[in-house]
Amino acid sequence: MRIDATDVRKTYGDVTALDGLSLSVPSGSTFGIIGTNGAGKSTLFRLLVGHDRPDAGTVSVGGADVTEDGRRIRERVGYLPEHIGFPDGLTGREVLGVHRATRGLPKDGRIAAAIARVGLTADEADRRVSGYSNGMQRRLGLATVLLPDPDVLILDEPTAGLDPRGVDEFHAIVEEITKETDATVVFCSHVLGEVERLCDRAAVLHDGRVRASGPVDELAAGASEAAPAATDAGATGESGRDAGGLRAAFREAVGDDAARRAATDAEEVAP
Ligand SMILES: Nc1ncnc2c1ncn2[C@@H]1O[C@H](COP(=O)(O)OP(=O)(O)OP(=O)(O)O)[C@@H](O)[C@H]1O
Repeated sequence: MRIDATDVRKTYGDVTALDGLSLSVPSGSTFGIIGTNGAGKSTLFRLLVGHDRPDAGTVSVGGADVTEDGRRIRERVGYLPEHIGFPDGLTGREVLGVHRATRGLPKDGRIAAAIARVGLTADEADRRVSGYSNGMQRRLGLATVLLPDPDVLILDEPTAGLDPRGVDEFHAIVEEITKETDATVVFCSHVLGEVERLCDRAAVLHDGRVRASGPVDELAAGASEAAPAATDAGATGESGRDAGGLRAAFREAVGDDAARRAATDAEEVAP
């Protein structure tokens, strides 16, 4: 399912979260949205699943307007918010059971399949979620959104707060999903390396607008050609490792200071 946002504007009181944002995500792509804190990523995701409405502009998923067809779209879209809570008294498997029942999904082995897909062991699935680590909670969250076999996965900073091993393991799960299904996957991140690893396309979001968008290779190559000095400084400067041309595209789009802050974020979670 493709996703289109056109001239989207969203304000909260005096704060303009999205300021004429336009974006197209082709069906079946793995699309990374990179942005600094407050760029508007979570706001955009809430609009994409109809949890909030734009003040102006349109958002469509699979050609259907989200503000008119929200309920039907949400049946086909798996949305993993940045912060997800589970009832403490339940086991992981029971949480999935509640989600299955609430969504009216059949008892056809999909819970066991989702548990296996996200790499939770049977023993872990039968433990109470109150004892889950952050990484296990993320896996369980992903399992809940996989239950209906969604056509679109929207993941809001899915690796934030995970340790390097947890990040790697989560990446491997997403890679497997993108290889084995036709799902369109959209996720946002501060970390350029994970967008380079997982995505075929990306957009740089800054101050509520898309500053650059396209295939990851082209974004990286275009910026390297246009700004060789930025590439040199950005690729190896703050992080001491070559993060590739996407960092140059990001610097070009958001400016040095914002890019430096994002590089620092990346340091915290990079292996
Ligand atoms: N419910 C809300 N009420 C008021 N302001 C909000 C609300 N939601 C978002 N904002 C503001 O809108 C702007 C965009 O926020 P948003 O959470 O979408 O950014 P983000 O890119 O997801 O940031 P982060 O990386 O920190 O999660 C920020 O200035 C934020 O403070």
